[in-house]
Amino acid sequence: MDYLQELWEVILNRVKNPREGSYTSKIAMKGKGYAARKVGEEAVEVIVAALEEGKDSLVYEAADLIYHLMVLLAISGVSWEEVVKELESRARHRGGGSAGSGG
Ligand SMILES: N=c1c2ncn([C@@H]3O[C@H](COP(=O)(O)OP(=O)(O)OP(=O)(O)O)[C@@H](O)[C@H]3O)c2ncn1[C@@H]1O[C@H](COP(=O)(O)O)[C@@H](O)[C@H]1O
Repeated sequence: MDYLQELWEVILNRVKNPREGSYTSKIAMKGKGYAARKVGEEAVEVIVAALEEGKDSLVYEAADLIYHLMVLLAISGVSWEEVVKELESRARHRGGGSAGSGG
């Protein structure tokens, strides 16, 4: 299992079975509006890191964004698998393989 799938399962579990001391459970208890705002904040931090800070900062902020996006998906009843399937279906419709030209 890849790490993103593993992380998704932990996040889903923390949302469904709130646990004391869990940051994920804390966000879930604050609700979807709060989780959505966190995604917005983290997205802005990714933009600032990409445009004004170094690579290390971009890696750090990108990880925060992916985590918070997963939390919002879990709270919204959308699964990580559905998002991955959507991406895979786009690749199929474009006739591309899993390795693009990049860019
Ligand atoms: N990957 C993450 C992860 N990435 C980022 N964060 C948290 O996201 C927050 C982002 O920082 P901010 O400064 O924006 O937020 P903050 O000021 O701490 O919090 P707010 O009061 O603004 O909500 C930090 O508190 C980080 O600890 C994460 N918290 C948890 N995980 C993983 O999620 C899983 C479940 O963790 P728990 O829910 O804590 O059990 C575990 O595998 C963790 O490693």
